[in-house]
Amino acid sequence: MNAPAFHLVRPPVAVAPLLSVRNVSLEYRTEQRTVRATHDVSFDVFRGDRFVLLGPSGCGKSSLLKAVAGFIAPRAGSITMQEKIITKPGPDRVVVFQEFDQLPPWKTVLENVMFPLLASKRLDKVAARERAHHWIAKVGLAGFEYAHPHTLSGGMKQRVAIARALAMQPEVLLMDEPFAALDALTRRKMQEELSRLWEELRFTLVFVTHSIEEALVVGNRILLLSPHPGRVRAELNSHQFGLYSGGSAEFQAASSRIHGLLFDEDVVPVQHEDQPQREAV
Ligand SMILES: Nc1ncnc2c1ncn2[C@@H]1O[C@H](COP(=O)(O)OP(=O)(O)OP(=O)(O)O)[C@@H](O)[C@H]1O
Repeated sequence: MNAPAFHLVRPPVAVAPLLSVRNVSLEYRTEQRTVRATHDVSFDVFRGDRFVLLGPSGCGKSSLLKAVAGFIAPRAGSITMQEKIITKPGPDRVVVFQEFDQLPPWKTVLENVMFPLLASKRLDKVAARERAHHWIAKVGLAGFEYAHPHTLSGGMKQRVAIARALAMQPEVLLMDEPFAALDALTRRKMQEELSRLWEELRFTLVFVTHSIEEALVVGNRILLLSPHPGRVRAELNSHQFGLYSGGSAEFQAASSRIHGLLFDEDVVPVQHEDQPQREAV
């Protein structure tokens, strides 16, 4: 089989990134030891990107997402949104987690979606209710507004979490392995739903996964991270792949190339410059 096409692609020079991660090292400190989660990681996310952080378990993907969300501070480097340094969580960055228990169980679907709108004082009760109904319908849950989370399937709970996040109209939607706990069919369905929503709304997405296939299906750009502590292995353009590329020879070739880049010890980590070069897989 021929090697996959290899093109160098540069972002348009005039476009400023929405989110900029520069030389970020993340650490967890306890009394006994210090764990370095990522080392010197840099990347830019542009408006409308579906940017995927891909790497093996423990390489610091979730930690990077938490740092972008403002839950943890970098030990070194900086993270900026629209050129402002991120120092704490904010309504411009909303996270959807993998865990189904991210929804307070005592609240109905409607109350769950309304809650951050009210807590952040974005909307009054009437407007929040109206917006929540809109987003619940958008994710295909019309009719379940008054259901409680424990009566919903895993996929339905993730839809509620997505509706709750998108209702906030964040600048960036952050998703941490949101479909990893779902069965294969539901996972696929949710990838389709997410792609459908993105086609319609063109929001900016930062998506964490350790699945190469999911990265290719969901993302238009993929950052590959090395095993613990995570460093940038490569940055790839993957906009040519979508939901229905799965069985194609190009998809399989891209998938094995990424596998090689992730696990081949000989790969030299990418040196980031002000205007890094990116490859298409
Ligand atoms: N709260 C914490 N305290 C101490 N160490 C932590 C903490 N959270 C994560 N780590 C460590 O930081 C490293 C990166 O963890 P992180 O969860 O970010 O990786 P990941 O790539 O998201 O992994 P996975 O795919 O398994 O979720 C790991 O070595 C992990 O043990």
